[in-house]
Amino acid sequence: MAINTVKEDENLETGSRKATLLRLFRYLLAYKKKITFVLLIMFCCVTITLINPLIVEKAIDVYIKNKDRNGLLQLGTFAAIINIMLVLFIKLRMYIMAEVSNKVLLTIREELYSHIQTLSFHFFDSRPTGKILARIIGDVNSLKEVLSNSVTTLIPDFITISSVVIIMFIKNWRLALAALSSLPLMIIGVWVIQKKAHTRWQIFRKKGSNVNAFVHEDISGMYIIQSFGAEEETQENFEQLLGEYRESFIDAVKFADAFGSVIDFCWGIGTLALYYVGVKMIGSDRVAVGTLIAFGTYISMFWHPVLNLSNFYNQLITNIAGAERIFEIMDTKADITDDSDVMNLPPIKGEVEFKKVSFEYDENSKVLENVSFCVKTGETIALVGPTGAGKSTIVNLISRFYDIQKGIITVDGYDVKKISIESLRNQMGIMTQDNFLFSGSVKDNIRYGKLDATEEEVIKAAKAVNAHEFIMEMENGYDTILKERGAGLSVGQKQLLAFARTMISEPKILILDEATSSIDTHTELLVQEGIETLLKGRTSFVIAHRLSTIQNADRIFVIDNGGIMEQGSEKELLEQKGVYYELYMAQFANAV
Ligand SMILES: Nc1ncnc2c1ncn2[C@@H]1O[C@H](COP(=O)(O)OP(=O)(O)OP(=O)(O)O)[C@@H](O)[C@H]1O
Repeated sequence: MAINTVKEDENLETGSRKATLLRLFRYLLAYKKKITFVLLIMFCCVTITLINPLIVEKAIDVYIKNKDRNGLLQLGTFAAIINIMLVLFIKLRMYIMAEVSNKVLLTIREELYSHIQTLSFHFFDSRPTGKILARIIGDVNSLKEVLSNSVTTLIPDFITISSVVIIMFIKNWRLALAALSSLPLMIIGVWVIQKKAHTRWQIFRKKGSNVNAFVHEDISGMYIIQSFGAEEETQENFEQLLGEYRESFIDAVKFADAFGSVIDFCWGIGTLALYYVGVKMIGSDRVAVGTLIAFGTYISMFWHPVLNLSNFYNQLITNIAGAERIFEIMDTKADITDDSDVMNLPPIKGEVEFKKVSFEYDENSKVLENVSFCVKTGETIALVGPTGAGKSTIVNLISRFYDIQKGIITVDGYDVKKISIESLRNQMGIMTQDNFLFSGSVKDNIRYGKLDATEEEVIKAAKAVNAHEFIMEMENGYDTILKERGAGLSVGQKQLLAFARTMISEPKILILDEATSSIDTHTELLVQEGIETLLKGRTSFVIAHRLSTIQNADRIFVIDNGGIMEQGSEKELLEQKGVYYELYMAQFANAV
């Protein structure tokens, strides 16, 4: 059962924000040397910025007062040199940090992607693909600025602020107190705003994810939308989701803008207080004009980084939601995993046994109850039964796509839970009705079944299942590039290519969910022959829709009511006049 659909907001389980941030910034540790270098550069930048007001103070209170032209010229040259260095340092810092943050994003994306590959069907059943995509692409991208600014803003701005405060207090503590008098007001304001902003940014990300999932699902199902003329309705749904997305943004951004306003307000009050106290003190001769001007610069130098920090904090609040969503997936445990003591399944013959197997996808909705059967090497089993009876479930359990709650499933006597998943699936060939093909050449699609297959092996497999003939008729034969999902090929052609892909992997156990769509008689014949070739010499489970497949099977399992209702050859089952007989009469009697 899906935990959420494209229109529902995801239910996000997150840890503490501090832990999320620490975890995110830990990725930067891999670039310690570069970051130390950037910090050194930043330290030089901060020093130069702090020296600038002292230069102005000295120029006014010493050289201009004493009319010392030479001294003023020397001081001016010195100021020009260090400020050119400042510009170069800033460029270098930006370049290095852009490189570091991009590498970190790459690492996070790789980790996320490889973790997603380990997750079981349960995970994919529970959420739309578009929402997973949103996390791999959008959420990861949203961390870029945070990562780079954490080094270039956070640390240097803290250093600047503390240095400015120390210098101000050393120079004149009364002016310093006046300049910083609005600080408590700012702290309270920022704290209140961030509390409200974080939840709103979380909602914004969820709404974005909904839009992503909707578009993804819509484009995948465009054929159905257009054939049912449902464009208008989908458009309306899309606009509704976009509306929610826009509103959540406006809601969140209101608070984001409030950060800047609070800082500006407090900055203004601080400046007013400074000049009020400063001008009074000039009268009493306790403050030189140059010192008050220098304080005017210091107060900007104090509030500028505070503004930067608040912007950074705002960015953090905005994007931490992205980090939370990424880490939530990374922390999702793969429920179908190898135990620590599993062994590799040796080359098998292909015997499959279910011993009192019970299974449910969700609690209290049993799909299989106490199912037992033994299939001998090389046997072909046709699984038939009403829709939703559990045919696909049985074959999915053999490949261990889900774990059973009770009983044992063995392959050649090995419990599937006690052998490595990879060694089990490597010896199985699975063909779904979908016959999923990837964008790429025909050759590469067939090679997917055996990555190191030679050209000859590819052609041999294609010939064996009757795919060679139509491949050679294509524009570039085996090098013809297929579109996504094999768009442009007929259903039968897709099937034949999928057969070739399975053939080349030479599985000992074959699972085939026969396609139901009807195809032209010539291709149908090719497909039937293809299936026969595939089945030869392997243990096969076919979710059978073709009468010919059912008739050629060694045994037929009739699945219903959580178990195998009948089993035997077609002749035996027809003679029994039970469930299969009824099914046969309903589905095939007219076709014979
Ligand atoms: N991923 C899933 N999560 C929850 N329930 C599921 C899932 N897949 C199947 N089911 C349920 O399990 C039952 C058996 O489904 P299954 O797909 O095995 O039936 P089937 O016999 O293969 O049907 P069909 O012939 O229509 O493909 C159904 O009631 C179905 O709704």
